Amino acid sequence: MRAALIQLQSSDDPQANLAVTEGYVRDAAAGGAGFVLTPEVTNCVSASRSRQLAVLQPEATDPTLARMREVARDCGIWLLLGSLAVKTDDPDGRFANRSFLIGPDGTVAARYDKIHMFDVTVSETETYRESAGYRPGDRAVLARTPLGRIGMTICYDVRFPALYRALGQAGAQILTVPSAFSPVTGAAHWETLLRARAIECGAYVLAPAQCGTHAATEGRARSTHGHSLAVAPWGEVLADGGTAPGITLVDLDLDEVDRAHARVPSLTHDREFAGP
Ligand SMILES: O=C(O)CNC(=O)[C@H](CS)NC(=O)CCC(=O)C(=O)O
Repeated sequence: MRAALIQLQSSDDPQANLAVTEGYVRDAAAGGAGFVLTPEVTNCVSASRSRQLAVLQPEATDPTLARMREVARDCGIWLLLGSLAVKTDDPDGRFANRSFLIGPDGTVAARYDKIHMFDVTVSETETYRESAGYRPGDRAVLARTPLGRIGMTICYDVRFPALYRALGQAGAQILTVPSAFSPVTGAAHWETLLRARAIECGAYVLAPAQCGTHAATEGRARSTHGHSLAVAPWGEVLADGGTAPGITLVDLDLDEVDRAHARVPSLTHDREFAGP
């Protein structure tokens, strides 16, 4: 199976982002990819709540989702929209950071709301409070598809190994980690965390990323780490998308998952222990 990681430099203009994304997804399908993945917040990177309120939609009327369902059907591909920011019925008016897995028939096969919120002070000048803008999810999702069993996660989730253990023990063969990682934590932690999740689960990790400095109509312009990564079940980095937008193709062989599990069956070796 050939997968494609789409690396984007999304702005806070969903229409412009949609046009760029559609072009890359069609090119990836033409390049032989049967599974195409886009990063976190494909539709809108914005640090401004008023901007998000003005341009975002609920899932039912989101134009990126509607169009990408058509594109998946046109191209006959599986498509992970890494995430879309969508409006919800949350009483505080918070959005969902929601990942969509779309099948080649254009239907949504699975959806996952990011569980762990990036509420972090990276430095004196760089703080994030994701939970102020987004309502966290509370349910892990393993999508059972003809491609394989896909554990759906998003970005900051990568720091919470219990989620991946649950997905790995439920049989995940591919873990998706669409991201918009910060440049500072990306340089320090990104590759190591992704490789650790792949090794401990004996599963492929596919992590399409946002990159560069994201044009902002309102609020501060954010920058992200890039380096979309594909990691094999044994832990090797198979492909790195660098720092510019583009497509990274990678070939997967799910028998590698069985081989990794046979060599190190640690997913079956958990033991009960008393707390520290
Ligand atoms: O804000 C949005 O619109 C969408 N959400 C994101 O981009 C989130 C929260 S700011 N980014 C991360 O989780 C980065 C995690 C990270 O960088 C780390 O774990 O070090």
